[in-house]
Amino acid sequence: MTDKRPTLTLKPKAKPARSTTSGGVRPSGVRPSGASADGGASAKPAAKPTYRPSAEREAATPERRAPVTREVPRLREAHQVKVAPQRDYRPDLKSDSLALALLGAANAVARVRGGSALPQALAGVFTAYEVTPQARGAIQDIAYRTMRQLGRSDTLLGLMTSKAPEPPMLAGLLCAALALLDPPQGTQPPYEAFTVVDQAVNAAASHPDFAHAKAMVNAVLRRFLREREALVAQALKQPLARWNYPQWWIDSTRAAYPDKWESILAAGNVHPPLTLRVNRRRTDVDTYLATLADAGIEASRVGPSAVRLAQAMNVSQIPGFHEGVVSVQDAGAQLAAPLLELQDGMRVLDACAAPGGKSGHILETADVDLTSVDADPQRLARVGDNLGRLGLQAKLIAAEAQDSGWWDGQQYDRILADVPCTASGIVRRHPDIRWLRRKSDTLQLATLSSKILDNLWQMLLPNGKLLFVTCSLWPQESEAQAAAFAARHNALRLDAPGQLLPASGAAQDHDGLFYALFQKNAA
Ligand SMILES: C[S@@+](CC[C@H](N)C(=O)[O-])C[C@H]1O[C@@H](n2cnc3c(N)ncnc32)[C@H](O)[C@@H]1O
Repeated sequence: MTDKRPTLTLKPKAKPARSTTSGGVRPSGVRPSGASADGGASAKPAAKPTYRPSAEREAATPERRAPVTREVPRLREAHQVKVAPQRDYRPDLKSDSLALALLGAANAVARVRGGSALPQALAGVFTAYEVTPQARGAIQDIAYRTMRQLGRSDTLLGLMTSKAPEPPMLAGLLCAALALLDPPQGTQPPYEAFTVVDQAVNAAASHPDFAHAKAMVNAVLRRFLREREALVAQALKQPLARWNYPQWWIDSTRAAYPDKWESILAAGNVHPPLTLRVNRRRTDVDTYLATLADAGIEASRVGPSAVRLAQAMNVSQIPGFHEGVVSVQDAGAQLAAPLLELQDGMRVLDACAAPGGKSGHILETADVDLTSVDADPQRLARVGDNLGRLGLQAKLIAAEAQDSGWWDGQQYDRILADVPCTASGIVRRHPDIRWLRRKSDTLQLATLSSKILDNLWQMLLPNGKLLFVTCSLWPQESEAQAAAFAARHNALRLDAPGQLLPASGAAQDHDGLFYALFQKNAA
């Protein structure tokens, strides 16, 4: 249940004139006055000899400045010339070392700060570093941990350094190391503290862009270990550090859910479970739970077809995954197909279908004639792959659902509109989303989805049903959108769950989703 996110840039906000950094996001207002707390080891590179071109030297000499009338070449001072970061530099580090994993995570975090979604950022790092599967796992784990604590780590760095570390990979390395040293309350640190510090210093030393800062890395991390209690207490005064979300996100959640905003924000920081959907064409939940028990895999039922594994594992190790017995799908997302009340022979449209989680469930539920549309051809190819694994088929069309050019003019019995949205309900699975989104995205995406809904309505048969789904928590994208749509089209609103808030309990464990079901009046 992921959506295709527009490329949104997490650019640092305009910085005060004294700052020359192009590095990571520096939480505003977190530095106590006079705090330059890097233990004497600042992020400042060692002073370099300065070369100034002669024309500029002349122009800079006060007594000669007035008579100079020719245009002074616009050359920079040597110290202003920034060497392009060597982001894809493969350091000479052992492939199974924590240093390489930290550096890979730092690289991914820097890419996210540059606007990439984390999965794409990680794919870029894996390609650049040519790492082993084991190292991939470690890099991914550290990068996800870092994303979940980026606000807190950034705030701590703000308290311990005199300016934002640069380049962005150096800031990413410090945040990755802090995420390992400072795990969420109630969880165990994954590595010994001295190993993390040692390996972070090795990682810094291995990279030409910030080898000069290895002493600073050492000083900052050691200072954190020495003064942890006071630093954390100070940092937690900032909402950014307390909640690990941008301020606008905290404000929006609070405005929409004045009584529940804290638990909602906290739920988004929880490590998500691995939940499976059992393919009812192949087996049933009880039989599959027995198969898992035989294989020594602990699991429980969290929905009519949903099985939650106690421990995450690689899909290749999940019994029956490759044979199409189960698929990975959040329990909340598994509500879509049953709500459609499918019957054999129906014509069904899945209008925003990729990567095909709900298309697969629709085809597992009944023998329907399914058309799966998605605007992104690459993501649409994944629908084909996923249906292929399940041994099921649909007509795949790469097109925009707000257009009609692709439509054959024959109306559908059922339409699923799982529209693109801010994905604010699935942040526990995609902890990068909160750092990539901008407040203005909500309105932009709500505008697009209203166009999609309006266009799809003409494609629905009289008495047919349209299921509107988002993975958003914002009313603007969900309930307000549904109410406005019903009013515009005089659509009958049927029973549906409405806004599901994220839950991670023993019996209920699902993402935050919104469901509204509409029926078209008979002609
Ligand atoms: C929430 S995801 C869909 C998840 C999918 N239903 C599933 O269960 O696997 C939204 C999808 O909408 C697609 N999309 C974005 N803009 C679109 C548009 N204008 N028309 C059709 N699809 C669009 C995205 O590529 C993305 O795959």
